Amino acid sequence: MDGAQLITVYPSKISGEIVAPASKSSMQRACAAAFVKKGISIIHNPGIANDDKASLAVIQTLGAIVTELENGSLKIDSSDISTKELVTIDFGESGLGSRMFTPIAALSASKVHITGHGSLTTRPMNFFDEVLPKLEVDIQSNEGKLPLDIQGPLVPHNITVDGSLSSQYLTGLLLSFAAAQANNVTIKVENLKSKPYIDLTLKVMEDFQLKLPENHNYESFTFGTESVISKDTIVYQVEGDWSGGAFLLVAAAVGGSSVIKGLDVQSTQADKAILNALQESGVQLSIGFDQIEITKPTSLKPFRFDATECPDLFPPLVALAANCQGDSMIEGVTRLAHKESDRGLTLQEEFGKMGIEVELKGDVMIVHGGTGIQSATTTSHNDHRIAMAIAVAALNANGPVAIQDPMAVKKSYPNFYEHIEKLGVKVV
Ligand SMILES: O=C(O)C1=C[C@@H](OP(=O)(O)O)[C@@H](O)[C@H](O)C1
Ligand SMILES: C=C(OP(=O)(O)O)C(=O)O
Repeated sequence: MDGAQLITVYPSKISGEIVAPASKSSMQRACAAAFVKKGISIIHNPGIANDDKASLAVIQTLGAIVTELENGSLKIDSSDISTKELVTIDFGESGLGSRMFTPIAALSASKVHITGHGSLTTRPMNFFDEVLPKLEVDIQSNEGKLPLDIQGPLVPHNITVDGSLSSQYLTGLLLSFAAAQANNVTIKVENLKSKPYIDLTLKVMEDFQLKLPENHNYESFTFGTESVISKDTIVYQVEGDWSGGAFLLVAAAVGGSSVIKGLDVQSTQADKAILNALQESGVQLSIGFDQIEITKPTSLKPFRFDATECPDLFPPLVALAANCQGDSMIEGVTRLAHKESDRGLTLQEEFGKMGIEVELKGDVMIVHGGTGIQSATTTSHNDHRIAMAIAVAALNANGPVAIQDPMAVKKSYPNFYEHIEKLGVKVV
C-alpha cells in the first residue's frame, strides 16, 4: 500500500478495537520543547508521521542529538542552538513545523534558510515578514511564502500580532520567547483562532519546565521577571491523536461499533470536541479511562457544530453528516482556506462526486445528508484529511470508492488504512 497511487475502499462493517496514533501536534511540540529546554528529554510514544519526522530532522540539523532507545522511545539531547553558518531546515509539508520553528531557529545568530514542499509552499508565511523585524530578526521571504531566509538572534519585545489566520505562529513565538527568557514582555494577540492549540502549547511548555507566560483570556500572554532554568531530565508521553482518532470514531458511528483506545478525554487537544457532534447525532458512547466504546445508532440525526476553534474536524464531520438523516450545519468554513487544500472546496467537490451535496454559505457549510452515498472515483488533493474523510464515507456507499493520491495520509496518520482494515474495512 505504501506507494499506491490509487486505493479502493469497499462498503464495510466496523468492529473490533484499535489504538489511536500518536498526535503530531503533541509530538512536534515535544520536539520543539525538548530542543529549547536544553539537556535530556525522553519522549515516549513518539509519532512516526511525515510531519513528526520533519520536526525531528529539523532539531537535529539545529544541533540536537536524537537517539532511539530499545523500547522505541526517543532520547533528545539538546545543548545550544547551533551556530553553523547558513543552515537549511526543511519542513516538508508541515504548517505547524514551519510556523513553530521559524522563531525558534531565529534564536540563532547565524543565517537560516527555511524551505518546505508540496502544499506548504503555497501556504501564507507573511506573518513573519511583519513580525520578525520587530524582534530584531532580518527576514526575506518569497512574497510572503516559503522559502524564508532569516537571521537573528531574536530578541523578545512587547508586540501585538494577528491570530486570525492561524494559532501556529503564536505557538512559535511563545516557545521562542520562553527559550530567550523573555523578561517582563507581553505578546498581545488580536482575534486568536484555534485557541485550544495554544492550551496544548502551554501544557507542553509546562511539562518541559519552560518559562510560562500568564494567559490573559487568549488576548495577551505575559512573561514575568523570574528566570526559569530547569536542569531536570524531562519524561514526556506523546498524546494519542484526537484529530486522526476522530476518523476512527466516525467510522464506528456510521459503520458498526468499536473500541478506540489511547485517547485522553482530559487532553487539551481541540479535536476531542468530536465527541459533542457524535453525541448530538445520537451516537452511543461509553467513555472509560483509556478507551471509548462507540456504537452506531439505528438512525443518525443531523447536527449543528461550530468548528472555528477545531478546523481539522471538518473532514470527519462531513463524513458523519453525509450519513445523518437531514441537513447538518458546520460553522468555521473560513478557517479552511489555507490548509493542505482549500478544504471547504475540496470537501464540496469530492463529496459531490459521491452524491452528497455540500453547500458553502459564507462561514457555514451545510451538508445534505441521508441522500445515499454513491460509488465514485475521488481524489485526496494530496490532503491527508480529505483522503481519510472519503475512506470513512465509503463505508456506507452503494459500491466501491476509489481514492487517488491516497498516501497523503502519511502526513499525520501513516497507518490509517492498516488500522481501518483491522476494523474490518476492505481496502484494496
Ligand atoms: O498547532 C497545531 O498543532 C495545529 C493547529 C491548527 O492550525 P491553525 O492554528 O492554523 O488553525 C490545526 O489546523 C493544525 O492541523 C495543527
Ligand atoms: C492543517 C494541518 O496541519 P499543518 O497546518 O500543521 O500542516 C492538518 O493536520 O490538518
